Amino acid sequence: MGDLSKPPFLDKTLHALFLDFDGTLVGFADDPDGITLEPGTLERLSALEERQGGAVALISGRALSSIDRFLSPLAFPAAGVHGQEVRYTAGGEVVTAPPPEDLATARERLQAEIGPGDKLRIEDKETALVVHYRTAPEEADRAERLGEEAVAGCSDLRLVKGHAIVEIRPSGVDKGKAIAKLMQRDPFSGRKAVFIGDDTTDEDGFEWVASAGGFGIKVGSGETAAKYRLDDVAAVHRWLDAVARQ
Ligand SMILES: O=P(O)(O)OC[C@H]1O[C@H](O[C@H]2O[C@H](CO)[C@@H](O)[C@H](O)[C@H]2O)[C@H](O)[C@@H](O)[C@@H]1O
Repeated sequence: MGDLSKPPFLDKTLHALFLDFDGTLVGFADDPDGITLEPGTLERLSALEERQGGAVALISGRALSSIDRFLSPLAFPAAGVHGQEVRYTAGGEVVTAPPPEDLATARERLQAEIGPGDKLRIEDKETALVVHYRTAPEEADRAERLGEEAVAGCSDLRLVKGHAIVEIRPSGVDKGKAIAKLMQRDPFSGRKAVFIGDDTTDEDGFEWVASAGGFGIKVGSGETAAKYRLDDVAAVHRWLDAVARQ
């Protein structure tokens, strides 16, 4: 993992910080509701928000209602479900794009194959669907096959592989576009975007921030469009802590 260096500190007035959630700010758990925050997470995020003049946002594949449950009472500007949901201001209204019609078809197809007692589990985010296999890695190929069958003939849906999941989401959304939307608004506009993420779905974000003069920070190993790397969630928190205290 020594190929990319540790990121530099952020400038208070130059940079806007965008944070992925699972695998970046929190470690993985068998169940999306079962994650635990690192000690001091809320205080650290609050300090960063203040330091960066409010230019801190969450960019996640999760629904924002799920993130808010963990970070309450904080409610950052954020994009959820890869950009299908956007909250432009802290504590403000969440704007949700309607799901494509084909999502209902994909849902029916998955539900016909994955019933109660199945080792695979469906997470229904209303505007996207996830098949989880973290507790049954031997079912990974089946999860992928069922995902492919669910989106067959549905041109407005895209199948994406993540950490022990396959996800079905609208074709038009990705984390790069989500960051671009937030960057059009205060307090983000005019700053350079810095995005931290760990997963394949974060690569769109890394590419966008680089194209706009900012930089990406990849968490963990693997090929990436990010310029810098941090080893794991603990390293992310150490770095955020150092930035907040600087
Ligand atoms: O974009 P992110 O914030 O990284 O969200 C990506 C997906 O995160 C969640 O799944 C992941 O975390 C779960 C809890 O640790 C874990 O069980 C699963 O294996 C991981 O892939 C979430 O459930 C998904 O909806 C998000 O798309």
